[in-house]
Amino acid sequence: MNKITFIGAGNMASSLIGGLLAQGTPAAHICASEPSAERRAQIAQQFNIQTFADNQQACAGADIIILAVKPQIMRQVCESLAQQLTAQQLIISIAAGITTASLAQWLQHQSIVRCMPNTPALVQQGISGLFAAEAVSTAQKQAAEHILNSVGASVWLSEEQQIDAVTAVSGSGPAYFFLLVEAMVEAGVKLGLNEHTAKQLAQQTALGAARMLCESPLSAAELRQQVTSPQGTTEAAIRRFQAAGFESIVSLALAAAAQRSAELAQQFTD
Ligand SMILES: NC(=O)C1=CN([C@@H]2O[C@H](COP(=O)(O)OP(=O)(O)OC[C@H]3O[C@@H](n4cnc5c(N)ncnc54)[C@H](OP(=O)(O)O)[C@@H]3O)[C@@H](O)[C@H]2O)C=CC1
Ligand SMILES: O=C(O)[C@@H]1CCC=N1
Repeated sequence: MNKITFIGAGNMASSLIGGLLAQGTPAAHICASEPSAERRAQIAQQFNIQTFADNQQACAGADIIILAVKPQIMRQVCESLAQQLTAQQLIISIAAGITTASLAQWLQHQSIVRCMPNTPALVQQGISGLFAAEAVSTAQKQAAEHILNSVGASVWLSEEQQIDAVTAVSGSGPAYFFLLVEAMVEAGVKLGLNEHTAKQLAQQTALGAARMLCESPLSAAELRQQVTSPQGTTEAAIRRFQAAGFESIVSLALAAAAQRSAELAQQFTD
């Protein structure tokens, strides 16, 4: 079984580690490197995995190294690892906007999979877009896919640029749903519910709607129609959403996310 090292043990790495452990990967096969002593203690306690303050030490003996630091410090982290990587090690980067070409240059290494996961990995409901650099072997692709599939599902992309769209839809996507729930709770309170009740109603509605979307043969539009009685309450709400430009707001928001992903690539490319 592959030994997996996480470089950076923040929000997204924690979601992946939690998901991998829950799916049966032994804790002894996972370790993480993280500069903050407090965060290391928290991760060690939460997941019972070995932690390191030193990235190079953490990578020794790893089959797969998952780069889970912020895009802004990726270059520095990669350059400090470049000397010690061995040809067989697979690098998986989850950073938004950092291209495989930049990673290859900084790491002086060719076996790189770029991936865009999302935080529902923590509850095995993640979805990831994956793109493999040319040098990645079939076995390495399978290993990357196995890791991401163990915390949800994954799709391979034929063009690296498509990662910008994946980031806009699913990488950032959980935040859009959380924002909607926040707004629904707030609106429910304004309409006279207490916060606890409004939360319970909004959360369970999100869960129910998500399960119907995934389990029903009907499309999202058809499921929406089923809720929308002619001249009823849903129609009144949806008319308001659409009069305020709902579809156009969503489209503009996702375009902003995709553009930011592309900008990050520009910003961090020589
Ligand atoms: N959050 C998300 O939903 C998603 C995030 N991503 C990508 O994942 C990456 C991480 O994001 P996220 O988890 O949200 O960010 P976090 O800030 O939560 O995690 C990054 C972690 O890296 C640590 N770190 C800082 N410097 C180093 C270093 N030199 N060596 C090792 N670790 C270091 C940070 O420690 P400290 O805080 O002490 O600086 C922090 O714990 C980003 O590149 C992001 O684009 C991808 C998909 C989804
Ligand atoms: O907001 C971000 O930049 C990261 C990438 C996708 C989700 N979180």
